[in-house]
Amino acid sequence: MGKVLSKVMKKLSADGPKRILMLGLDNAGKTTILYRMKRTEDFHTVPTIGFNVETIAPCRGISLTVWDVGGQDHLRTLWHHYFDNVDGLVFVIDSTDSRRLGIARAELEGIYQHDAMKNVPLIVLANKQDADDAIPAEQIARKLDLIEWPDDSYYIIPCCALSGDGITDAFTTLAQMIRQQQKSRRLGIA
Ligand SMILES: Nc1nc2c(ncn2[C@@H]2O[C@H](COP(=O)(O)OP(=O)(O)OP(=O)(O)O)[C@@H](O)[C@H]2O)c(=O)[nH]1
Ligand SMILES: [Mg+2]
Repeated sequence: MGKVLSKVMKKLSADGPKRILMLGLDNAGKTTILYRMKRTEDFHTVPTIGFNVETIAPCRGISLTVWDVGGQDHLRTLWHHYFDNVDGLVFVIDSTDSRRLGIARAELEGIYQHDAMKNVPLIVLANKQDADDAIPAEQIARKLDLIEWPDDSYYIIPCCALSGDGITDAFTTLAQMIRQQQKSRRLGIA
């Protein structure tokens, strides 16, 4: 496993940073995740108007340029401007926001209707798992209809942006998915 991972890392760093898009409804925790990954001390987020972009290294040898785009209702219509040349998508869910899971599902489905986003590897982050009323990740997967998606096209990962639990693993997993897809493409099997 260690050997495989180190090979993956070498190849990823050789190709330069991968372009990652991070989307999700407003208040899901996207910007908190971004700055937690940057290990920024004492940051306070405000609702994002436009985007934040940072290059992160979830572990040695992996470099990802992450675009965090504002998720408010009127800003979601602008998401498609970010869809070109995306290597991987992180879709963030506020696990305490049961009322808007249906809207999140529709937005996620809408993203994959765009040709440029078809087949882009997906990580769904079930964020805010520290909250008492957080919905477990498996239940979120069902509500998002992820059960209908091909098994190897996504992972859903529970996390807490405040503590950082689950986040590094999520970006590392996404990097591996991207590498695997690129390898399959080179071999002509994807
Ligand atoms: N309890 C808890 N609160 C969190 C967590 N992650 C983020 N938050 C809080 O959720 C609120 C919104 O976080 P943001 O990171 O600004 O959300 P966003 O997805 O970037 O929102 P937009 O920029 O409007 O799209 C903030 O008050 C965060 O402190 C978490 O894991 N647990
Ligand atoms: Mg934000």
